[in-house]
Amino acid sequence: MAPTFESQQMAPLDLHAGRENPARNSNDGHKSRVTVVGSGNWGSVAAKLIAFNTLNLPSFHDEVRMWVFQEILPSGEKLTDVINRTNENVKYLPGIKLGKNVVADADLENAVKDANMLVFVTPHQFMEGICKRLVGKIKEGAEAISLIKGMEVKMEGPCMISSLISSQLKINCCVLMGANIANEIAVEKLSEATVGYRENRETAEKWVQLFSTPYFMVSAIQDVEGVELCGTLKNVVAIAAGLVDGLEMGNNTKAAIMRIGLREMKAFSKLLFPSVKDSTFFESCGVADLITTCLGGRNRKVADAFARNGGQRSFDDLEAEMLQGQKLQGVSTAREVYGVLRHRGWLELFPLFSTVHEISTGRLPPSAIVKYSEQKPIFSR
Ligand SMILES: NC(=O)c1ccc[n+]([C@@H]2O[C@H](COP(=O)([O-])OP(=O)(O)OC[C@H]3O[C@@H](n4cnc5c(N)ncnc54)[C@H](O)[C@@H]3O)[C@@H](O)[C@H]2O)c1
Ligand SMILES: O=P(O)(O)OC[C@H](O)CO
Repeated sequence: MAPTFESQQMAPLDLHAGRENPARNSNDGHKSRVTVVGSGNWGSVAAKLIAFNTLNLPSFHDEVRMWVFQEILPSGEKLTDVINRTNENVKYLPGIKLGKNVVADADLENAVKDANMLVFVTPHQFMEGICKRLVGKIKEGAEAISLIKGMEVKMEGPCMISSLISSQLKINCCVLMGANIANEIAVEKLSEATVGYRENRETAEKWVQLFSTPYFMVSAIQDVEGVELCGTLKNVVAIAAGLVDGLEMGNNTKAAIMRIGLREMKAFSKLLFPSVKDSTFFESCGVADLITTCLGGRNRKVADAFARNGGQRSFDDLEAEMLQGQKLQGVSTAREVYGVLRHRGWLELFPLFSTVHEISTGRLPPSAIVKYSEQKPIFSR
C-alpha cells in the first residue's frame, strides 16, 4: 500500500464555507472573536494573517484584538496609540499594514475577555506571568493556540508552553509552528506551517481556516508535543549554526551541525514524549523550520556575532544591540534543555545541545561547537 501522510489526509478546506448563509451572517452571536496575545515581530504578522481572514470568513467577528506590552516610543507616544492610528506596529514590524480591523489593546484582561479563540505569541519567558494574570479571566469554552517556540523547566520536569496554557487556564491548546521567518511572511512570500492538535480535529480545522492564506499554507497533524518540540529545539540548533557561520567553517560543517542537531531534536523529543511521531520531523515544523532558522533566523544571526567576537560579548548584550527589543529564544532554551539533561543524566547523550549551553554561558569557547558536537554520539540513526 502506498504510504499516506496525515497532513494530506485532511479534506481541503473551503475557506469561504458558510458565506452564502445569510441567516448565519446576521447572527453575530455565533461568530468567534479572536484575540492575539503578543505583538512582537511574529505576533504582528499573525495578527495580519488572522485579520485578513476574519474580514473574509463569516464565522468570525471582523475585529482582531491584539494585546500589546505597552511601550513609550522615542516620539513620546504609546505604542498602542501609534498602532491604532497608523495600522502599523512601527517598532516590531515597520512598514507593514496589519489590517484596519486589528485593534491594539494594552489591557491584557480587557483584550481577552470576549475572545472565543486565543492566539498566544509572546517570547516564552513571559508566558508564566501572563498565564497567572489570566486565571479566571478567560471566557468559558474558549480555545487556544500557541505560536510560541520555547519551554519551561519546573521542579517536576519540563513543561511545554501549550501545557502551561492548558493547565493554568483550563483550556484546550493547539500549537502552530513551521518554517516561518516573520518578515518574509509579512511581505507575503509563500511559506508553510503545521498545526499540532491533541484530539479535537474540528478545532484544528478551525485554526487552519483562521491562519491559511494563499501564501501561508497550513496543515494539521495529531502530535502537539512533536510539533512544539520541533519549534522549540530548532532554536538551540540555530545557535550552533550561527557559531559555525561566525567561525567561517563553511557549508559542509554547517550541514553536519544541522544533521546532528536534527538527530538530537528527535531523540530528545521521543525520550520526553514517546508518542512523538517520526513523520512530524518531515513536516514544515520539523526539518523545514530547522533549515530556515539556520539560514536566516535571529538566533543564527546573534550567534554568528558572538563567535566573531570570540565569545567576549554576551548574548544579552548582542541581543539588545542587534535586535532592538526582539528576543532570542535559543540561549534560554539551551539552558532549559541543559537543566533537563543534567537532571536526567542524559548530558553525554546530547553533545550538541549541552555544548551550545556551555558556550553561551562562557564555559567553553565558540570553537568548541565543532570540537564536541559529534564527540559522543549515541543515536546513530
Ligand atoms: N519572529 C519570527 O520570525 C518568529 C517566527 C515564528 C515563531 N516565532 C516565535 O514567536 C514567539 C514570539 O516572538 P515574536 O517574534 O513575536 O516577538 P519579538 O521577539 O519580536 O518581540 C518581543 C516581544 O516581547 C514583548 N515583551 C517585552 N517585554 C515583555 C514582558 N515583560 N512581558 C510581555 N511581553 C514583553 C515585546 O513587547 C515584544 O512584543 C517566540 O516564541 C518566537 O520564537 C517568531
Ligand atoms: O528568528 P528566529 O531565530 O527566532 O527564528 C524565527 C522562526 O522561528 C523561524 O521559523
